Amino acid sequence: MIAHNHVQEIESVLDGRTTGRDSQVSDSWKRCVEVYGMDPSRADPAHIVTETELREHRMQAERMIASARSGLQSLFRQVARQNYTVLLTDAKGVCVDFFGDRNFETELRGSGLFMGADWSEELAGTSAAGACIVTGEPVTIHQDDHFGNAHTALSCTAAPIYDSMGQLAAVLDISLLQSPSPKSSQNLAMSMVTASARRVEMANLMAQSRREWVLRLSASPEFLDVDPEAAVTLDGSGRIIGFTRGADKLFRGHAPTLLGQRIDSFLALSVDDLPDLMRDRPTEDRVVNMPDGGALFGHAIAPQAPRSTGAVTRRLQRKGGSLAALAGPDPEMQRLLMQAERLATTDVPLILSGETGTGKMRIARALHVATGKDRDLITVECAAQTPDRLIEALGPPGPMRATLILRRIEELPPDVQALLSALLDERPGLRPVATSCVDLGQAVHEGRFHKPLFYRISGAFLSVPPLRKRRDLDWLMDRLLRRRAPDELRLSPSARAELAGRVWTGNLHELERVLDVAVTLCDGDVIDLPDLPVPADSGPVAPEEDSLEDVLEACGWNMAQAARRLGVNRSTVMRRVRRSGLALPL
Ligand SMILES: Nc1ncnc2c1ncn2[C@@H]1O[C@H](COP(=O)(O)OP(=O)(O)OP(=O)(O)O)[C@@H](O)[C@H]1O
Repeated sequence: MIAHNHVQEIESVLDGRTTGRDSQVSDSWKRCVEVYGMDPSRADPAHIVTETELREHRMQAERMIASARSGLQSLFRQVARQNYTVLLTDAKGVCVDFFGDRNFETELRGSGLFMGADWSEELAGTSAAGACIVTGEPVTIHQDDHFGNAHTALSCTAAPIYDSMGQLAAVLDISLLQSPSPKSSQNLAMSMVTASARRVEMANLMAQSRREWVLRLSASPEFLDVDPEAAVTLDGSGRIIGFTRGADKLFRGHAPTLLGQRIDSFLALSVDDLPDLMRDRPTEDRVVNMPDGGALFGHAIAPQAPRSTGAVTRRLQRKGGSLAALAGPDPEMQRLLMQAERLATTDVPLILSGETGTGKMRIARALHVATGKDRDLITVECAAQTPDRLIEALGPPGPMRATLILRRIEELPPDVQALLSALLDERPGLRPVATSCVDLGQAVHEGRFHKPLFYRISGAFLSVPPLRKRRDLDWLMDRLLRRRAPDELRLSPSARAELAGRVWTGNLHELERVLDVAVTLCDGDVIDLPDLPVPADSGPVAPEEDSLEDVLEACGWNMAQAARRLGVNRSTVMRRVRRSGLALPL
């Protein structure tokens, strides 16, 4: 008399006794009686909605069905031999997609493991899909865990699928008509169904986020690109506008809801760092630090440009990570970035030249993102190249279109220079964007650089200014500081003035290191002079080619700062200004 015992057990649970059932099961039993007024002794058959109702449910869940389809198919391929049926229900519990063995159609339909079956708890009693909808958690409802006698042969395991706004949108369920007795026999089913639900959420988020940045995260580098655990969609200012359940769990506790939160409140990174986390860099290098000292691996996917052209495209390109976001109020950088943005959408080869650490690679990557075309990105570190490695990096000749970033092209070994020229000729779909710390024209002139290669990669030349000539140093300091420290931490006026007077031979690299040290040494929320490390290059003298006017311009005509940069005292600067006939700006 299993059925009788079942009813008795439900009554015991209602009386407050424990019978060894999982709390998810006993809680659901209580709801069935106390909330829905169900009778455990009745064996209600499965409820199947009408054709018209099913069409309506499917129409409303259309997007989720499309996102989930291939996940369902691959899950079914894995479990079909063990006679599992795979169901997708909508958030109301109605089965809107189904994979099962058609040879058992009658049995499946009779048990409700079929299209159109309604597994909502208030109608079907305790079931995996029904309990999952109520609790929002994965659950196995095994045999007589089911409330109604009609389903006590089944073993069902379900996991919730959340949409990118954190709302429960569907339930993925795998069920057996007959199953081995111990509930633990379904542990593997539980892992498979939760992993599949996670992949469906990811597919759904990706499908909805084509026009935005997506950041995918994983604790292990091996799974980052193939099966990440969490993902967020970010708008141009770095605010979260979509997330998967994995991200919710990862960041939960730090904020009541993820929507609208800035990503830098959870991770030590801003939207402008996203190009550094794109796939062209080795996975191990794409580390994202968390404020609690932990770290994850990140994979950023850039917004795909819409097919339309003109103003709309440009407006979208200006979103996060784009070229325009790389400089503050510095006229030269702004002019350069505007030119880069115009050139981005062409196939013109490009050389970005400038001192080390001026941000050439950063611009090159942002330029690739702004191409707005469906091209791959290949990055080649020229210093380490051998002929074999280069051939492998560029891939076989063919129709492939890609941006080819050649970092520090001047360091390409001489025997590889001619080869690169030939490889580019065979691969017209590659658009070279080279960075260089030297004057390549001069290097050709002196016989240090292969002439045909120079002409092969020369199109437009953009010269990135050194930090000491930029007028947006304050903007850069604040921006880099925000990335390293909470909003309250700031530079004292004297620390700012001291930094403004430095020559910055290491450019942004050096500025980053200085701020790293200052943030570490600073005790309160103001970085002051004692927190600043001494300049890496102790001779505070601007290079000779910088004219007095250049130095004064960069220092905003602040004589004290200019004096520090030039390594002389203030009165000497004044004397030189008078002697050279320079007029102070009004
Ligand atoms: N606009 C920017 N805002 C904030 N950080 C930046 C910006 N541009 C560059 N950086 C940071 O400055 C550092 C140096 O940048 P990058 O590697 O692009 O310079 P580079 O000129 O290519 O250097 P090298 O010549 O040594 O290869 C990097 O850590 C980069 O993330």
